[in-house]
Amino acid sequence: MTRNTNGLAVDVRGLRKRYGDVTAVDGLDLGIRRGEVFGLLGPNGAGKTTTVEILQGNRDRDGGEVSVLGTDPASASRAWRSKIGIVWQDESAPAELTVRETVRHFARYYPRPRDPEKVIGQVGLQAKADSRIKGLSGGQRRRLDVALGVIGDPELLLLDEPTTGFDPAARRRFWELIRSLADEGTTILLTTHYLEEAEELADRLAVVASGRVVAEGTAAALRDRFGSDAVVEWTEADGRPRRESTGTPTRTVTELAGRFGGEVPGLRISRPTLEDVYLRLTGQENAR
Ligand SMILES: Nc1ncnc2c1ncn2[C@@H]1O[C@H](COP(=O)(O)OP(=O)(O)OP(=O)(O)O)[C@@H](O)[C@H]1O
Repeated sequence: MTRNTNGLAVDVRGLRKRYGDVTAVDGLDLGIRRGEVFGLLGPNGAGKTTTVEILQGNRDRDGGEVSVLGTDPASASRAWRSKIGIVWQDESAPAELTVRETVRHFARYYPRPRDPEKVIGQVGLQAKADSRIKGLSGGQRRRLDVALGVIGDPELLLLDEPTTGFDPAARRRFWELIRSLADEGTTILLTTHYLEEAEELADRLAVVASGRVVAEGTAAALRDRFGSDAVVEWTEADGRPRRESTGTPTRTVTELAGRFGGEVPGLRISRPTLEDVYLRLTGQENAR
């Protein structure tokens, strides 16, 4: 079934999913524009993986409307599947094959695959191209999973915690890959627990808690809307440290500069971070 969703790559309304007594997704709404990188954040058990699995067509839903690239994933065709890139958590690639053999093998499933050598390079596995999968480390294995997710040159890439287990250099390389895919017009949805990653990559974010979206927007908009006051810190002439929470830090600093006749000793201004906002929205602000 195909329906018009106003140019949205992903259009989800009132999504519901229960596992027995557990309500995993509880009326979730989501709209992802074509060409956008969208980040899904939320605490453990919030319903992110369940949502992504439903979008991939790998899990039934109990209610709500879902359209992915104009199609309901519950009745999706093979042609639709070839337009979606999925990074599996537990990829079942044959352990005896090498990285190169595996990536080439998966490329054959798609009508217009990317160049396997280029993709192996983009995930930083050139040096391991001739190694067997069973000899890869956990992080290298995960990088191979990402390679298999993008090899079909998908229109939409659905990534569930793609960089878990990556070392810092591999994570940065992955970010470059995501940016280059986004530059080429790929729509990308990723879930992550790394707020820095979400801020770095996502054009827009949604925070999910208890199976529904509690806030949505750019990182800057979320900080503005849900962030607390800025904190201005300085040192008084007698050496005492001072600290003031304020919604108008520029005014505070201007007043201080006037009072000190120029430079304010020990001046520091901190704005609420995305992490502060996230913890607040998910009711975990006392976790710090
Ligand atoms: N196959 C399943 N059978 C039963 N309950 C499940 C199943 N999968 C998930 N759940 C439950 O549904 C809820 C949502 O789980 P889900 O994996 O979607 O959350 P998540 O946001 O992806 O969490 P995490 O950040 O830990 O990956 C949780 O309470 C989880 O225990």
